[in-house]
Amino acid sequence: MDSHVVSLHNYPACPNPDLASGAGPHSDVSSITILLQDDVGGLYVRANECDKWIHVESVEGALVVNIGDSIAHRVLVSGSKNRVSIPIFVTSAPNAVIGPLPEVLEPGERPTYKQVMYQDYFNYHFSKGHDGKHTIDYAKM
Ligand SMILES: O=C(O)CCC(=O)C(=O)O
Ligand SMILES: [Fe+2]
Repeated sequence: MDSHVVSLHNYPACPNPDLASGAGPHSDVSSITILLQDDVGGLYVRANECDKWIHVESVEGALVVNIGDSIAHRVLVSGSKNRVSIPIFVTSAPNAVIGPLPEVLEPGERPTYKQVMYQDYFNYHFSKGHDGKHTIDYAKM
């Protein structure tokens, strides 16, 4: 059984935006994230571990969809405007066991990741702060 978590983010304008961080680099621990952002902008995504951050332009009426932990993202605050975003995180149930599907392994192949309880994975993510795409390391064999 899945769970859904709705967050309401308010990023106040900051007179020194270069000294502030809205949300540090991270990837989500949800199966899917569906995000509504206002027209202020400030959400950036980064492909793999490359250095280039790409601004996700706000498009009126459009939703941003993240699949699993596929993309690192961050939020920079504006020097003059408040920003509001509303992500909906579709997650596993807290007591669900997540891990690699045995069906996708070749005969004799060892999985890279172990089975973990979703609640433990979630708690690990929020215990360490935003550090890019490293939550998955928790499940490494
Ligand atoms: O505010 C945003 O646009 C993104 C928020 C976010 O990345 C998160 O809550 O995980
Ligand atoms: Fe996120």
